[in-house]
Amino acid sequence: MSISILLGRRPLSGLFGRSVDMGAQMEGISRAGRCPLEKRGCGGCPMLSLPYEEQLKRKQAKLEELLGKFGPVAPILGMEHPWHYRNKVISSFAWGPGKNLVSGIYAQGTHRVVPVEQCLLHREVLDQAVAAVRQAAREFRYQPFDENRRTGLIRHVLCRHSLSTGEVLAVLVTASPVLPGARAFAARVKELCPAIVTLAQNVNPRPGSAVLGDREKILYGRGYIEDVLCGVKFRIAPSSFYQINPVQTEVLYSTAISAARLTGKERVLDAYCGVGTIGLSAAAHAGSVVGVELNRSAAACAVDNAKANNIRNARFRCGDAAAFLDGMAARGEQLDVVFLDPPRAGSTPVFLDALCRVSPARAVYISCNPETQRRDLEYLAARGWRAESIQGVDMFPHTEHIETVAVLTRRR
Ligand SMILES: C[S@@+](CC[C@H](N)C(=O)[O-])C[C@H]1O[C@@H](n2cnc3c(N)ncnc32)[C@H](O)[C@@H]1O
Repeated sequence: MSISILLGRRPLSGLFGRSVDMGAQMEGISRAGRCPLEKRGCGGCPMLSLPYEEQLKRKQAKLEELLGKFGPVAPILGMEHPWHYRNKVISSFAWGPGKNLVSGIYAQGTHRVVPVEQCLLHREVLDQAVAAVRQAAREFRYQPFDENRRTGLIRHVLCRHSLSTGEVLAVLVTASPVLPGARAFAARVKELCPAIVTLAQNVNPRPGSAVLGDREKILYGRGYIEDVLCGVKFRIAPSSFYQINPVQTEVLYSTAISAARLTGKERVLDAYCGVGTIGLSAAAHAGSVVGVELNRSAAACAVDNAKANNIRNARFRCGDAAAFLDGMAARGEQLDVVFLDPPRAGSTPVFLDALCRVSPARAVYISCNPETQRRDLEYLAARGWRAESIQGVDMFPHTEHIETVAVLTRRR
């Protein structure tokens, strides 16, 4: 398979065709050899030692092996510039040598912090934002939280970036609610990194690996940032699920929406809808959209996002997608297209049985885990479904993760 097919050429009549810049590829590949974090146990980029085109070939082979029996697997859509794509960073605090406050990621399988100043995957402004919060925390003598001894205050800083507006949101996660000198600290952060348009404190006293707790206080700004995807504006709050590679998210969504072949009349379900990104991006091409999402705050964001964009043909429900679709099937309600984008664990027999009963003309199954997608396609294939097309999208260069869009129809 030729490199030009693999890198960013869209086989569908899409919006985001990309040409190949081999100069940038080679520059990136040579940069990979210089990543110092790998040697210190980072483990975040297990494919970094491979040239990008080789990574894509391996991902393609894996998709063909796992999913090829259900339908044709199109060449994976890679990135033109597969670096600095991440719009979200979580950096954890610890003591470094000489009791100097550092922050970074946990070494693979441990709670030992590998200090990170720069990462080849992060948007550069996010590294600057983390450095500003770390510097201000040093000046205010905040102590890193020690989970074993239960001493100290600051646990993590989480930063998110909007590619369309350039805004950055920062959240300082603390183990207890009192942040001494909070106002002056916030002013210092703003001075050190003006791109941080909003700063929040999140309180998470619980042991374990969950980053965010339930309590939040805005130190300045609105507490959220806005991003634009596929022409629709989305509000991103600290805890919202939001895809982490904005360039490839547009490729993913436009692939899914064009594969649905909407004509403006269809009744569409966006199952596992998060903050409504797929349904709201599809709404202009459909008759009506209903979205369902389990997470209460994400479902509320989806309602707000519809209002903020003046989209009147979309509504959202908070609940279990399987119970929701099962209810629709029991009431004899009709759907023309179902988008489903479940978490890594995949969908469930209850959802898939209800899908068979509703029997839309097309189901567009977006997955971040081809192993569970294979299991679900097996279930559907036994009930008469086949894949018209299967498209891989490389949302996570240098890692082993692969995103896919499978377009499914049923023999009638
Ligand atoms: C992979 S995300 C996709 C979100 C969205 N489609 C996007 O692209 O941003 C999966 C979503 O499914 C939601 N979810 C998990 N289990 C669910 C369930 N049983 N019913 C409905 N939603 C669920 C999660 O909260 C998460 O927002």
